[in-house]
Amino acid sequence: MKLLKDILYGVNITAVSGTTSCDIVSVRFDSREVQNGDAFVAIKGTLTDGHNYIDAVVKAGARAIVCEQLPANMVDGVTYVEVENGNQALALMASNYYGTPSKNLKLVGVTGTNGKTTVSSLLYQLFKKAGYKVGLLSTIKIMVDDTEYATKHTTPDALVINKHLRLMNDAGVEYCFMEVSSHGIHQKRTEGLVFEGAIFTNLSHDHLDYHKTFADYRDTKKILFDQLSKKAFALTNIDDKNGLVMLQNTKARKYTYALKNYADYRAQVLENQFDGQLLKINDNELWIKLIGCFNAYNMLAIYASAELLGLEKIETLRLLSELDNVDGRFQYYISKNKITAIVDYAHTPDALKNVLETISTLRTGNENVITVVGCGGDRDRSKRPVMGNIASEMSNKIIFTSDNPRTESPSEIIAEMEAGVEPQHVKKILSIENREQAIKTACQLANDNDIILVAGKGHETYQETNGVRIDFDDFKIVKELLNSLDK
Ligand SMILES: CC(=O)N[C@H]1[C@@H](OP(=O)(O)OP(=O)(O)OC[C@H]2O[C@@H](n3ccc(=O)[nH]c3=O)[C@H](O)[C@@H]2O)O[C@H](CO)[C@@H](O)[C@@H]1O[C@H](C)C(=O)N[C@@H](C)C(=O)N[C@H](CCC(=O)O)C(=O)O
Ligand SMILES: Nc1ncnc2c1ncn2[C@@H]1O[C@H](COP(=O)(O)OP(=O)(O)OP(=O)(O)O)[C@@H](O)[C@H]1O
Ligand SMILES: N[C@H](CCC[C@H](N)C(=O)O)C(=O)O
Ligand SMILES: [Mg+2]
Repeated sequence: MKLLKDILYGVNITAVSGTTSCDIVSVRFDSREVQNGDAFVAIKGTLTDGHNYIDAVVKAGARAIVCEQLPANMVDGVTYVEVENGNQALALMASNYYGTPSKNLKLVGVTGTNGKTTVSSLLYQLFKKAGYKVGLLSTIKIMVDDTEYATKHTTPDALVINKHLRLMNDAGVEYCFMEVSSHGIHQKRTEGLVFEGAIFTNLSHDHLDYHKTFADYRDTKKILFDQLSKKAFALTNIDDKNGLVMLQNTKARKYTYALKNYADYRAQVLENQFDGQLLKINDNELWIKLIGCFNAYNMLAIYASAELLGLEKIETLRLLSELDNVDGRFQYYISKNKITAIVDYAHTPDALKNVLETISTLRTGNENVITVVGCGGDRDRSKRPVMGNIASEMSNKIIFTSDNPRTESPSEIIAEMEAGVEPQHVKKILSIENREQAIKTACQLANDNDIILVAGKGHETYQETNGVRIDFDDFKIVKELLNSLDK
């Protein structure tokens, strides 16, 4: 039980009906979860409006209603609080309810189109290896030191975030690394969190279904930096043309990293092989297990953050070379006949291009690159032809297939990818809706030494169609198929 007025601390309140000196059991924003004594926050969403459910939650026993407009029919004994913004109120209430847990640890947010999971997961690994208790909020999982929790979002809702930060406090966690998605920022899921630092990886084409314009997408990411305190650090990649934009209005201490431009933290790729690469970071050479130029950026961001968080330099360099790749990111298997199958979470044009470029630098002879790729349904449609174009330009054979179709028609998604293929590449294309069948065909087509890239789903262990998820694991499937086909 918590006092409503304490939970509302910091919220922009515009009107109140009833008393805020009442006890609240839990804070909820979904009417279907409300129980006796709860506070319900009405949120205007993308599909429906939480205000439509106020009567229902009052019947279910809600003690307080937090909303953007007081309803006409208010019930005695229920407190109604009108606020400026429901999303913001929810985030501050969640933080207050759980005792502002972000203040009790060093929280670092990672934002950008690609690389958030990689950077935050590797920072988690690094600080664990350095002997600390660490937390992680990522696309793949939530970690409260060694305890794993499942997650549905890259940046979960404010109640889930603060609940897990609280668990981290209870477990004595000192550092927490979290992915901050643009949806998360826009829906104010991270509002009220106290960040020790923020990292910007890069910005490229994604989520234009939600943000409509690239400028809006960029400016949303920037809010993470705008909200930092002057004690915090703001670390940005200035090889990205939007890197400096992130620093424009921040009060935080500003730091830059780059491979091409002059920056506070610099790296150079000296050697690139299948099992790793040799990097030079601020005059120190080190071998890392992750490959690809994009991972040189990720490693540099990790090195810089570790230094800014006070880790000793030499120790950090030693530990960086021990870090293992993250599940579903350039995860590879080499078959009996030396066919290399790579599973990668590239689901944006830039990621797909980077992965295919990395593969091309690793080719030693005239082995073929066979790419199996699809695009998710109910997500940015405009990236489909672009990804279709990149796959067809940079591979010898391409099989378009389904990713997570969600509520869209798989054949229509594939047709939108095919529309991006230039006429001279059309003969390299096959389209097979069934993803397992598509992967099987790639395995059948592969000759000794060929490379198969299965892109888009990485670590995901399901495929979602019309709200139903079936078990599906690209890595497991491609490995089993290569073995069963005796390849
Ligand atoms: C488009 C989007 O981001 N939607 C998120 C949003 O839901 P919404 O705005 O659509 O909510 P809504 O369905 O319109 O409902 C409005 C309100 O009414 C409430 N409601 C609704 C029905 C009802 O019967 N009773 C009721 O009270 C809802 O709980 C909600 O508070 O708020 C919900 C609660 O936080 C999220 O679960 C939901 O994520 C959906 C499922 C989703 O797929 N989101 C993806 C796109 C996303 O957020 N992805 C990013 C990663 C992007 C990246 O990789 O960069 C992420 O951080 O995961
Ligand atoms: N720094 C980077 N720059 C460009 N591409 C990258 C970078 N790091 C990773 N990638 C590519 O992007 C894919 C996704 O990487 P990762 O999961 O780390 O990104 P993310 O930002 O967490 O994505 P999401 O938005 O889905 O959470 C990887 O599989 C790889 O292909
Ligand atoms: N976080 C990304 C994940 C995309 C992964 C891809 N497999 C898909 O389902 O579209 C998104 O929600 O857009
Ligand atoms: Mg991620």
